[in-house]
Amino acid sequence: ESGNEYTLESARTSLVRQEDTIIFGLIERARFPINSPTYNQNNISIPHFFGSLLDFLINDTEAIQAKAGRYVNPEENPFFPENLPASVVPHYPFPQFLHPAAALININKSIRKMYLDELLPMFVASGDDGNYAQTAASDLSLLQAISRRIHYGKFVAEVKFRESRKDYEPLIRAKDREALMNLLTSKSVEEIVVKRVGKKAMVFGQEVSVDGDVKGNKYKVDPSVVSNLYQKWIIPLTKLVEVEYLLNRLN
Ligand SMILES: C=C(O[C@@H]1C=C(C(=O)O)C=C[C@H]1O)C(=O)O
Repeated sequence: ESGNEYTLESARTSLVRQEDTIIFGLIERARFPINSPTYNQNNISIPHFFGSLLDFLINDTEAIQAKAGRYVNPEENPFFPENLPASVVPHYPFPQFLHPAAALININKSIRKMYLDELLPMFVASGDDGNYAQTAASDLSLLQAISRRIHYGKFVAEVKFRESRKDYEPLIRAKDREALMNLLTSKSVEEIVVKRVGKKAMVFGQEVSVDGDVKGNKYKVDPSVVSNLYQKWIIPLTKLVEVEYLLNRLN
């Protein structure tokens, strides 16, 4: 996927492609109602595990994926990094593009909380159809897609830093978060992203029929929810990762 080098253009191309994964993930999760028992933190019926069915699935899936080498790729960040087993397979020598401090940045706790408290209620119907395991599985792949996108801010920040070192260095030394945020922000790019994801949600989420005419304007996920998700959460959290990364860039 990643090739040998990252540029601002290649990073942006990756973010555009990751939009597709996130929007399809939203469409998949929207097949199920909220299914709230999936998230019950006081679930005491899982043997040897204390926590929700979702956390159980995340924990054990991440363990097997870690053994298979998933987290050797610096683009991936686990939700439960504590006690993750090491990879047991030979792995590809990913280029050391990021500063080593990148490994310390993981905001998946906030992402998980945002997802459960803010995002799910925005696009999922109420109700309970009993498909808790399927619901948790679609939550996990969507969470992984959102997390990958947000933590990709590390790569974006590194590219920007290398392009204008002399602008970033004094702000990093001064620990000036606000100035760093302003310097890395491109309002025009953000506006295009927000518009494009709304449009993709219309294209990907429409009913398609063989006679060519697309039926009605009912979408599998509300396009304005997708735009909102990006505007309110995904872009700001990506920029937060960028700032955190830059603050540690000279350590
Ligand atoms: C990711 C970038 O950095 C910032 C964050 C953006 C985003 O999360 O989509 C878009 C523009 C910038 O404000 C970028 O410049 O592409």
